[in-house]
Amino acid sequence: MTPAARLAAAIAILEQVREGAPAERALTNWGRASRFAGSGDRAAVRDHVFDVLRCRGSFAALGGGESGRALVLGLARAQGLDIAALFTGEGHAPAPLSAQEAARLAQPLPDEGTLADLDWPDWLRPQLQADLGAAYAAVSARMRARAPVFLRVNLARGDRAAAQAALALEGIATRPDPLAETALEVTGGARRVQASAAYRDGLVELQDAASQAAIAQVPVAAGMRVLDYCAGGGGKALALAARAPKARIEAHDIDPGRMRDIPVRAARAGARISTVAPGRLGRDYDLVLVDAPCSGSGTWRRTPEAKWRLTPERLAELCTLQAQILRAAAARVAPGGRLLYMTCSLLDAENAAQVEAFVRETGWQVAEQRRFTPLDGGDGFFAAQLERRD
Ligand SMILES: C[S@@+](CC[C@H](N)C(=O)[O-])C[C@H]1O[C@@H](n2cnc3c(N)ncnc32)[C@H](O)[C@@H]1O
Repeated sequence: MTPAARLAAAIAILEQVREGAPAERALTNWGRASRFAGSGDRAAVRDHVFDVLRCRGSFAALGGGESGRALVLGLARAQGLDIAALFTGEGHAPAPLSAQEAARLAQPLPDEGTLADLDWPDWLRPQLQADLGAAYAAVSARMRARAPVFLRVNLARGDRAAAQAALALEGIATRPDPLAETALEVTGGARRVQASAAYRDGLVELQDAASQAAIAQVPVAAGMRVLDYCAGGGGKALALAARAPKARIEAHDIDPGRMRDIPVRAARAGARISTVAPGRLGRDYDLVLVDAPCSGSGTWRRTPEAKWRLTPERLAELCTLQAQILRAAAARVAPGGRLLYMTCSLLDAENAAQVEAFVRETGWQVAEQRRFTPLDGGDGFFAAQLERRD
């Protein structure tokens, strides 16, 4: 496919998204109907679609509307592409510019700060400005770009240098990331990771660097009873198990179906994690981890549709749920034990404010608390360690 045909494909897919189709499904439908497209074409079209969704507000302003065509014109403008050479109408290229489009595109570009502001939902912008303070402008700019791909080296299987060497043999380039001693940033060949021997053999797992950094601070040790209360696919439980292979780790989730991959992932990593059905939880755990359901605002570079789907009502519901889960999980912590509260959110309402309310109510103490933003290199993330003192 020519570069122009890839843009035309992105326009058609974004039209489906505008009509309500999830982007992944629209991309799959297009892929099925486009057998001629090679893997490079598919990757490029996918990148166009996700670049647009990440910057939907600013690209709409640059391109003159919310249609697939206007958004892709916004993308082309933001990326400094030669629009006249691409929008020719020849072959599979998008149609040439109308006079109205040409006039709009001739207007001066707004400054970067104005554009970055537009890429937050209007209702959420004031909250983010207040919560991020001096970091707001830089975080907003960073959130418009693709997120790096990070791997966690499973220290139970090998060290970071061994993982880099094994990955390099399969054409996957990495560099150590300063956020955590287990973290590697993939700088080339990211699409090969899941087929690589290093991944299949449990030497590396996909995990954001901020999550790794947060888990690195957790005081977990052999023999401890640990509960991952919101285990989902087990990413955090696996990272804990790699740090303390002899800890007794139990994974729990209100939706047990979400834990279905944990046995396979644990076997790959050589980790021991048992899963517990809701209602079968024990008491007096030394550590209880709550990786709470949240807005996911710290990960919106990876899941940009979620940014535009979140509503004030849904955020309020999530905050209520987080407070309930914190209290239910706290009841499982042994005297002198710790509760770890984590979210992948940038919002204080889901983070520090939850912790403050909990501490005020229970008399527990905050042993450690850290917020990560994309300026630290990984996703937005929050982790607090709460100590039961009675
Ligand atoms: C952020 S995800 C967990 C991700 C996971 N820890 C990981 O690292 O891969 C939150 C999880 O909380 C679960 N959840 C939601 N409400 C819950 C509740 N009341 N009790 C326990 N788990 C709950 C969801 O099913 C979801 O799997």
